[in-house]
Amino acid sequence: MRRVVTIAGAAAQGSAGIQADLKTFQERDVYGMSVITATVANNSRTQEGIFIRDIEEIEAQYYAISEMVGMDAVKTGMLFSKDIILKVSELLKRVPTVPKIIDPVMIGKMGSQLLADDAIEVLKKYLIPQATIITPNRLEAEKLLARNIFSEIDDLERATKELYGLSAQSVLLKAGEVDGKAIDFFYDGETLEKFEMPLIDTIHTSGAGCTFAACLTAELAKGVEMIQAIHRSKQFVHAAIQHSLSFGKGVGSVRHGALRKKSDFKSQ
Ligand SMILES: Nc1ncnc2c1ncn2[C@@H]1O[C@H](COP(=O)(O)OP(=O)(O)O)[C@@H](O)[C@H]1O
Ligand SMILES: Cc1ncc(COP(=O)(O)O)c(C=O)c1O
Repeated sequence: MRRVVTIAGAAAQGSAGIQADLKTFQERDVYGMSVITATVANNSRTQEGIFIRDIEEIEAQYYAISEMVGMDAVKTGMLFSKDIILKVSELLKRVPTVPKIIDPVMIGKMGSQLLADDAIEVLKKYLIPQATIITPNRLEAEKLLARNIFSEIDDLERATKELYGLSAQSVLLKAGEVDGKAIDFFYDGETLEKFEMPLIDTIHTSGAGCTFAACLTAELAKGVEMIQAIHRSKQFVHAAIQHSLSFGKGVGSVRHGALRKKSDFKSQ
């Protein structure tokens, strides 16, 4: 069984972060492990509720995994501070051969700040150059490039190539809605490819980005080649959004197990 690690924040409500990643790993039949960098316990009334873990605690979790189990792929999500990014960069340098999926998480779906403003440059300098793939959404891409990106295919393709200039091996820009579709752009220095699916009309997409990147991590750990792994992840997250859950307050969660259970939903 392939072993995968997520280095990210725990999201108390269960939709995103560590919780989304572990649920997704289970669905993709890989062995999931976690290094928790922070706890996010926000709600619709306050943006407070973010607790950052000590560097020592983060390092200890990582060593418990690397020394006792090992890993076939690693994903990063919410890292929050400069210090955490520097530590994670140092730790990941020691595992040079496995796929590294860097999801440059910055803002939560309810508006909470998941990356400090002064941490972006450190992320670009130390972590992104180690990535097999980075998976920014539009807003994250704009912050990384320090420019606005227009909702036009030409500019989105240009931005994807500019992101590749940050020295990751490849880039997947999640462009969001373009011409009524949910489109992502991939570039690895040679191939520029577009992945599109119909746009689902819902606000309940909490955890979509984490779930997509976690599925990609699992597939790459299994040795699936990149383009195929992206296709599978796009299908996986599409089903998760199509059957998303609203428990009445705030932005609801994607249903991480939706692809497996799709046939059941049809008869409900
Ligand atoms: N409403 C939607 N309908 C269909 N696909 C979507 C929708 N929202 C997001 N996606 C897809 O889910 C994946 C994760 O996207 P996104 O929500 O933008 O990530 P993030 O959570 O990082 O903002 C992308 O492939 C995106 O195209
Ligand atoms: C710990 C953590 N990571 C990541 C995210 C981003 O989630 P999404 O996949 O919706 O972009 C959140 C959102 O609140 C979070 O709490």
